Amino acid sequence: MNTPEKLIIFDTTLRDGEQSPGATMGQADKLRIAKQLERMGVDVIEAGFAASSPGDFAAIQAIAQVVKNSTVCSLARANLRDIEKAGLAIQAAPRKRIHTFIATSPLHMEKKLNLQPGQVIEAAVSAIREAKKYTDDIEFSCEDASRSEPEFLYRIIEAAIREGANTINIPDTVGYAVPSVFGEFIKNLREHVYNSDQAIWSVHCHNDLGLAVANSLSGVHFGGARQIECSINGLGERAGNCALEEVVMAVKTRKDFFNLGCYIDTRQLVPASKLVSSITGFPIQPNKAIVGANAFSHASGIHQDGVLKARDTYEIMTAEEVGWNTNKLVLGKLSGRSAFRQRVRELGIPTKSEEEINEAFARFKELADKKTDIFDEDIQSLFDEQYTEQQNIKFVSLKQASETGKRPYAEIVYLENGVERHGQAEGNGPVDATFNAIESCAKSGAELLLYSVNALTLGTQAQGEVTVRLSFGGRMVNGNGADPDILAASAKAYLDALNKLNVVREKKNPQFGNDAAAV
Ligand SMILES: CC(=O)SCCNC(=O)CCNC(=O)[C@H](O)C(C)(C)COP(=O)(O)OP(=O)(O)OC[C@H]1O[C@@H](n2cnc3c(N)ncnc32)[C@H](O)[C@@H]1OP(=O)(O)O
Ligand SMILES: CC(C)C(=O)C(=O)O
Repeated sequence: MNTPEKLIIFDTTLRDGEQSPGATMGQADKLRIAKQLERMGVDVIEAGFAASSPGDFAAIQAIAQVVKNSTVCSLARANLRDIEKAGLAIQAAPRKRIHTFIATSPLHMEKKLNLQPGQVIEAAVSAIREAKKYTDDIEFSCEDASRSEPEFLYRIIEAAIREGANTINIPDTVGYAVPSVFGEFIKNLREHVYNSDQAIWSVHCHNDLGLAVANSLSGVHFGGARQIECSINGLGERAGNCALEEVVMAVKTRKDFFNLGCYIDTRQLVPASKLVSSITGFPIQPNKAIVGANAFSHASGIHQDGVLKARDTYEIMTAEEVGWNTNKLVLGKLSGRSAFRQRVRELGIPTKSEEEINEAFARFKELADKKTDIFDEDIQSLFDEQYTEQQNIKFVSLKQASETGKRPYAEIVYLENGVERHGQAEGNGPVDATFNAIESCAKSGAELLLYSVNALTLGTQAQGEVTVRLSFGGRMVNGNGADPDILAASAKAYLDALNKLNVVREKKNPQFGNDAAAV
């Protein structure tokens, strides 16, 4: 394999990305994104369109002042005012580019610009001449190139290169191209433009048909383009642009095919995606390639089993290399025993036999049929339920007294292995008194970690459900209790948790501390 040629990554999140309806960004936001793009190693940052507003001019200026390693670029129409604004905005940047453009398709020239083809060439040439007063790095784009006549493109591109443009960008402005034709289109242009080797060729594809990434890669691989214009999360006008994270990972993962040098720090992709999403308020769809929450999650048993045996059975790249902490095995109705067993191990749930796992797995499948999200607590409680089957502590009754100015008092009766136990105590609140009453005879030594109440039904007659989390000897369990009387529900939940802990009969700690919070 020969030495890879460099692929230039030109990011337009801050310019075309901002053309997404609803994605307006302020100067501080743009600066944060620009710094992240620089950290990631993006070659060119298109920071905005200087002539579009004083705010965008100032944002480009601010970016030009801080970004040192990436080229800072401003877009400009092919007119002198836009070029001057762009030139002034990027002035402070150590590496600066002006990107000027004009439409070249018959439709745009006639209906939008109301210009003859010759006038369009003149406008392009004089814009480039003007731009050279500010920088030597000049990009020229033929807007709507994929719907332009090749013969006209040869003429205007030759003139642009002659005038000093050193990057020639071929946009598929309306996302009309199809990959094999687009690659051929670029190749044909490069073959017919006599001075084509004096410029780097670039592609800028829109995603109206969902083909932006495919078209860009075809332009590179078959057409010989060496710059891709793209944006984080594929943000851009209408359906967006080519997604930076996708092309970068395609070129990296399929280096065997593309054989191109791309020097992006890919571990910054997910942080960049999250940053842009949070600033614009555009959520990332879970199944989005590379940066979607599900991109490295496996939900089905056969895949999970494969990944546990060897990650590359179902992963063509790693979660870590694009900036996720790790891949994920998501437990649900399609999961198998391998993933279930693995999660049980990770949760540190002590299991005595394969049979115990199998029983819990059967319960898990039943639960997963009813519930979409299975949390770690659900897995934990599958095993708790197995303990509950051997329940030996049962609630009988609770008497409780509360009066303003007096400490609440509770009396509890419960059965322990069929033997009636009585306990009484005061507490800082009625719930505290109830728990103290239980502990006055249970003496479990367990620590109360959580107490929460939910109304299961509406209105003042609501059934209350209480959850209590206790820990003892490194184990943690949740106990649940339901009753229209919230204090009885609390007592039931506490006793349920003691059952699961299975520590009562051992009476490990006769010095019961007052753990229950005052409620
Ligand atoms: C394909 C792309 O994504 S191109 C980039 C698109 N981005 C933007 O348009 C965002 C920023 N734009 C703006 O803020 C405004 O449109 C401005 C400041 C540039 C211009 O605003 P206005 O002067 O009010 O013009 P308006 O937007 O209504 O129309 C665009 C004008 O530019 C002309 N024009 C369009 N493209 C070009 C070009 N590449 N070179 C020269 N003139 C152009 C149009 O023919 C039209 O001229 P007309 O008013 O004489 O008919
Ligand atoms: C200005 C050009 C590059 C553009 O955004 C497009 O044609 O889509």
